[in-house]
Amino acid sequence: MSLKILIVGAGAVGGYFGARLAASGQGVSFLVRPARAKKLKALGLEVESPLGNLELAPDLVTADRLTESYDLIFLSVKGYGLDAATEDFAPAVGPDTLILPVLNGMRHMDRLEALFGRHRVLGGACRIVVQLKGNVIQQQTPLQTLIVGQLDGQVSSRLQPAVDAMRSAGFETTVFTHIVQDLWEKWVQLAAVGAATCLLGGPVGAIAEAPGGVETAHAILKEAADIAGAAGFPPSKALFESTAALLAQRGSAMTSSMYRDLIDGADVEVEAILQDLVDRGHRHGLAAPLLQAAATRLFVYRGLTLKSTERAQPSP
Ligand SMILES: NC(=O)C1=CN([C@@H]2O[C@H](COP(=O)(O)OP(=O)(O)OC[C@H]3O[C@@H](n4cnc5c(N)ncnc54)[C@H](OP(=O)(O)O)[C@@H]3O)[C@@H](O)[C@H]2O)C=CC1
Ligand SMILES: CC(C)(CO)C(=O)C(=O)O
Repeated sequence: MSLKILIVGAGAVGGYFGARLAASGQGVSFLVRPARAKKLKALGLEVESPLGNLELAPDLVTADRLTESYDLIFLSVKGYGLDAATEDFAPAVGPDTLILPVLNGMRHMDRLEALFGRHRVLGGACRIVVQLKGNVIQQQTPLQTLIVGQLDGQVSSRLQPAVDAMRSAGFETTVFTHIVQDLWEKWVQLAAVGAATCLLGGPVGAIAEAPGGVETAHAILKEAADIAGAAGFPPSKALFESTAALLAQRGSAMTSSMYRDLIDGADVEVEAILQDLVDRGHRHGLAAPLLQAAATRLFVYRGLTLKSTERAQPSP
């Protein structure tokens, strides 16, 4: 049985997962804003991937035309786009709709629960390396994993069709009964990789090879792990050690989506991925100077980028 799925955020992540779900026979529509609708209508959606390329003419819907409810809303906007997106997709939420967010960080979870109710919101995260270039999604490695779980820790029959759909599209999908702990673990890992790459200015391998690089990356990881612990969700020893090993890997080309956005001159999710973590640390009396330095570096970048964009505008 095919599910009626609405992808909200047809960028790199949403475009990728949505395209594969559509190709596997699910009923996928993409909620898009007018400029992107125009581009996708004219050029179609393309995926370039080590797992096989795809080209499709996506089913597009704009917010003003959204009237029916969907079985599943796959939410993949950037953290800074969340508030506008929730307003736009609200008409698609019916009594039985499930919302699967895969944004990095945790800030979006409280907001989604407050707006749509705990029973409709799943915990979710993805591990994938994708970037959007025009109408083309470039996948850089074969990694395409999802973790998902109900916030009440149950695995009800409502969840199964969504999980089946993900698996039949080829995604390695794991269902957890302690999804909040898993989301925190992913956050700790991503914040460490994101802060190290953005603050120190290169991929993991270049940092590992520079004098002081591994020590600094490990100190960043420890700050993130200590904050998670103070919040009640300490990362497992296995997650901590595997992340520490990953950060010490010479030759590694690993980056984070936030670092790739920085290199592309795009906006960065600094509030959701770094500043929120630092702020939660402060609430528990923990200082995190390296995470704060990485966040501040990104705020400075954003200020300069916006200022130069403003300068580039023709005067009225
Ligand atoms: N890229 C990656 O490799 C990974 C990313 N992530 C996380 O996934 C999330 C999404 O990232 P990513 O896909 O890279 O981001 P992108 O910027 O590529 O895509 C976000 C998309 O959301 C769309 N959007 C924003 N607001 C709305 C709205 N109101 N209605 C409809 N569409 C909207 C934007 O469309 P528009 O064109 O109109 O601006 C844009 O295309 C982030 O939280 C990121 O941290 C997690 C793992 C890996
Ligand atoms: C875990 C990782 C680094 C890859 O999926 C990620 O979430 C990101 O790049 O944002």
